Formats: sequence, C-alpha cells, structure tokens
Amino acid sequence: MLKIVLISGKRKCGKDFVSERLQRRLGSRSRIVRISEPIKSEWARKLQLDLDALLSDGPYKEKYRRDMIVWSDEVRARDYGYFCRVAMEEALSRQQTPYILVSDVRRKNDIKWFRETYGAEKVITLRLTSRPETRCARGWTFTAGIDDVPSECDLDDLADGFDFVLANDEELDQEAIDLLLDKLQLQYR
Ligand SMILES: Nc1ncnc2c1ncn2[C@@H]1O[C@H](COP(=O)(O)OP(=O)(O)OP(=O)(O)O)[C@@H](O)[C@H]1O
Repeated sequence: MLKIVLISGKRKCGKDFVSERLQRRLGSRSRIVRISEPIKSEWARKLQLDLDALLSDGPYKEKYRRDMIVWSDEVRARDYGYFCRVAMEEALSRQQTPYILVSDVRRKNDIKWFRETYGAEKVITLRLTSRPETRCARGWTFTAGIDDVPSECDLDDLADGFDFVLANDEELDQEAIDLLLDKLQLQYR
C-alpha cells in the first residue's frame, strides 16, 4: 500500500538529512519528493538562474529564498496544491514506489492537499525539531522575512498535531533510523 511520509521542521532541523537516511535504508521501495523542486525549477526558468545551485544546500539557495517565498505564496494563494501536485506528478511519472518521503512540508495546506488527494490513511506526518543552538551550529541564523513568515511558522500550531515528532539534535545511528522506521511502520527488510 502507498504510504506518504510528510516531513516538516524548521530550517536546519535536518529535513533533507533525515529523509536521505530513511531513503537509503528503505532503498528502492522509497523515493524522496521535494515540494520545493518545482518552485525552484520554475523560479530558475523565470530568472535564468543556475537550477543545480538553487537545489543544493548553500549560499546560492539562501540568496533567493526570500524572493521565492513571496512568489510561491502568490501562486499558492490561487491554488494551494499547485506545487504539491506538480512535484508528485513529476515524481510518479518517473518511478512508482510504495513509500514516498516528502522532505519539505511547510504548510497546513500541504498536509490538507496530500490527505485530500491520496486519503488520510496513506499519509503520515513526521515533525523534526532541533534546539536553536543545534540549528545555529548547522549554519542557521535568524533572518527576518524568512524565519517569521508562514513558510516557516505555519505548522507551529497544527491543530490535530503530528503523528510523530523526532528530536534531531544528535548523530542518528542505524539503530535510531531503524527505530524511526518501525514507528512509521515502513518495512526496510
Ligand atoms: N542528526 C544529524 N547528525 C549530523 N548532521 C546533521 C543531522 N541532522 C542534520 N545534519 C546536518 O545539518 C545541516 C542541515 O540539515 P538539512 O539540510 O537536512 O536541514 P533542513 O531542515 O533540510 O534545512 P533547510 O530548511 O534549510 O533546507 C546539514 O549539513 C546536515 O548534514
């Protein structure tokens, strides 16, 4: 049965890191989908930017983050599922896997769209948290217009809560990853 894990957390909480660790353990039965991918590719096309640099975790991405948030919010205001839909269509057209790890869920409306589209029973929400000092050590600095806007804060008050919350402050060894997969009820053997 298709299972979709919606992974959220504040900047530098380790969304990409944890998604990749889970994906590696699950192997070919899983794939990572990023809602930010169609945002970045459409933005790169619009402004003729370097898409690979925009997709990577570095200063180039940070340089354009605020502008991308503003523009993608305008698109979302017209159609809240737009980027989720494009990301999923693109992913499923290339490879069908029983497990999908969506590594950058940021909005209540993202969760709503996945539940409406695939059925609530197929959707699992995983929230990552890290202490501010951990995030700082990973390169985060509070930035007005990025850390205090809905793309970062909308899930702070999710009414029905997350299915699972993982404090990601320490190294995650194989046992911790397997324990998380057991909790999520995803088969890795
Ligand atoms: N448990 C961990 N152990 C060691 N390093 C970690 C851990 N979690 C995250 N990191 C490192 O912290 C940095 C930030 O993590 P990551 O890019 O996954 O965060 P993110 O939540 O996806 O951030 P953003 O929202 O900015 O894209 C990366 O260099 C990653 O390798």
